[in-house]
Amino acid sequence: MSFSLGYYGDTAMKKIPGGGAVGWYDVPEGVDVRGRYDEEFAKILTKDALMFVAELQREFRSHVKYAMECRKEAKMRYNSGLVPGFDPATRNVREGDWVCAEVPPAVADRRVEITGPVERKMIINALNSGAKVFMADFEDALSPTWENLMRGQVNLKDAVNGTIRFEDKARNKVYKLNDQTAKLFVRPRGWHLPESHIYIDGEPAIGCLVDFGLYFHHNYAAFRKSQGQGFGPFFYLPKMENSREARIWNNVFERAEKMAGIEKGSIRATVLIETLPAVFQMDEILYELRDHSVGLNCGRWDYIFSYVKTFQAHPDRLLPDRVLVGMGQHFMRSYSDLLIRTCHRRGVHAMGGMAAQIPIRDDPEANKAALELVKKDKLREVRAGHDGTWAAHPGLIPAIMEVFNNNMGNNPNLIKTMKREDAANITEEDLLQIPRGVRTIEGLRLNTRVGIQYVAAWLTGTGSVPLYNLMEDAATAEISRVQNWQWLKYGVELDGDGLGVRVTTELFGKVVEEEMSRIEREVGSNRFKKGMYKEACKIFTRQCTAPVLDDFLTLNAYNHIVVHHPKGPSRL
Ligand SMILES: CC(=O)SCCNC(=O)CCNC(=O)[C@H](O)C(C)(C)COP(=O)(O)OP(=O)(O)OC[C@H]1O[C@@H](n2cnc3c(N)ncnc32)[C@H](O)[C@@H]1OP(=O)(O)O
Ligand SMILES: O=CC(=O)O
Ligand SMILES: [Mg+2]
Repeated sequence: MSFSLGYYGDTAMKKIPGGGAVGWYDVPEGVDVRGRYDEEFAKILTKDALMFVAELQREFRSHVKYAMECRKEAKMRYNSGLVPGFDPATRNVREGDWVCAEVPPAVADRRVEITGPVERKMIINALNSGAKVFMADFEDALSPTWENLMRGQVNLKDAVNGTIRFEDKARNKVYKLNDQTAKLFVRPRGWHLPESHIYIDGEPAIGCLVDFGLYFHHNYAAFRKSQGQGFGPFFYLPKMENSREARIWNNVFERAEKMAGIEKGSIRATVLIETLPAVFQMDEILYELRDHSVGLNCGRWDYIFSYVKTFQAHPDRLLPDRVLVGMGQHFMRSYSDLLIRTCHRRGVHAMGGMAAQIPIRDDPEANKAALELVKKDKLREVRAGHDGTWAAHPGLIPAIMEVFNNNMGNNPNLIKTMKREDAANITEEDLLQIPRGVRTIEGLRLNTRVGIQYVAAWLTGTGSVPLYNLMEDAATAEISRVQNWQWLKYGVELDGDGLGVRVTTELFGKVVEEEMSRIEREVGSNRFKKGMYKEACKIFTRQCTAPVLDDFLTLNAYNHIVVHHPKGPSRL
């Protein structure tokens, strides 16, 4: 028998009669839990659950490593001047006449989906929000601290069991589930992120296998009974670049179904198309997951980030200011249209994406304008043929629901009615067309202000934040980072505001200094001192000026949020 040693944190320690300070996770051979011990976490990190995660890791680690090597190779190709495109080797898959498995009745209607981190109160609010689906997020909206991840698992287990409660003592308010709730989807992290609080055979666990494995192990039976009408659990899969990565997920699902003794095809997942290479692989991704698919989603923010990242070595493909890269740009519209056509041809949902606007409480005029922007975006989506879309905030749901209701009629979805055959003509050039617009010093300033504040929040355990009346999360912050990096790298001229200045290290240094002062003024010096703004500024500045672009902000900054017990912060 193996035990993994952890220490109780201060709060838990007080609860122990006699002041005992040490707790143990009962772990299987080869598994070492280095995160803090907590009695609640121990109910998630059971020996059986860890055994399942370890089995997944052992079976799939070499496939994941190979897939990550392939990403590096593709990056080298793009950096040498090539551009992504359709793969001639998989033409038969694109041209073939196959369809995915029937959509499960429980999730036929997904017209409005709310998303949010796996935080206790937000889970209850989201499930009660009136949306058809809630996507509980271990990814863009979550800072993957040990506490967030493990509490997230505890919260989801309580949610699936229907027992989740939250008491806001300050407001004397108790939160619990309504009779009617949204259907739960869970989004694990991407393939690239390690989970450094759990070691398996001497190396960090693969983050998404921890998220998936623990959630699946504890919830599949209850979920299928209470939520899935015999199907499920349901997932969203992020940030894939190639169908080989979807094949690994398909195999993970089959492995999980076998372990649970449930029918093949029970687990269903929607894949986010949110990297530029993946838009050329949509048929191939659906094909790999054809027994387990419930569609694709336009992850527009990561997609924009990926456009910059993919073309990091292409100075002829620079983006305009971030605020100008919307769904109206030709390459974005082409991506959404082709996604709809692909999904409907294969019999599954084509989900829209996230408008970044959120309700503005203290300014009715601005609030009205934000809501109009959301409605306009959703109207474009439903008219184009999207079967549903995302909402960042419960306050937006009635308006979004109305737009979809008014345009979908009585259909639960548009899969059979909006074939979008016209989109068959979309070409590689359409999908890669350079977005139009100007670059300005205000664009550089906003990227810097938003990037630093997002990293500061992320370092303190918050993965989605309201900034300047918009939702910001890891995907939107990535756009700010890579855009600054690219503008610096190529000494771009910012002439959109008539100033005609070049982006140099000196200019960027000055902008950082001035934006830090502005942040301090805006948040107040007390909060500024207590927060992690200075650390965030250092990290963000380093990332923007790095000679080689970091693949992911969150991967680069991850060691700052890893806390090993009892050994202290990890050096990774
Ligand atoms: C690019 C992508 O990947 S998009 C998907 C990932 N991103 C997300 O999921 C972001 C989700 N949204 C959010 O996190 C939040 O809405 C934020 C951070 C943008 C704004 O949060 P706040 O400023 O705290 O919102 P606000 O104060 O208006 O909240 C009002 C109430 O709504 C709740 N709420 C707000 N957003 C959500 C949500 N997405 N899900 C559930 N409840 C929510 C709050 O908990 C609060 O509840 P209460 O009144 O019971 O206390
Ligand atoms: O995950 C969604 C996105 O837009 O990124
Ligand atoms: Mg994303």
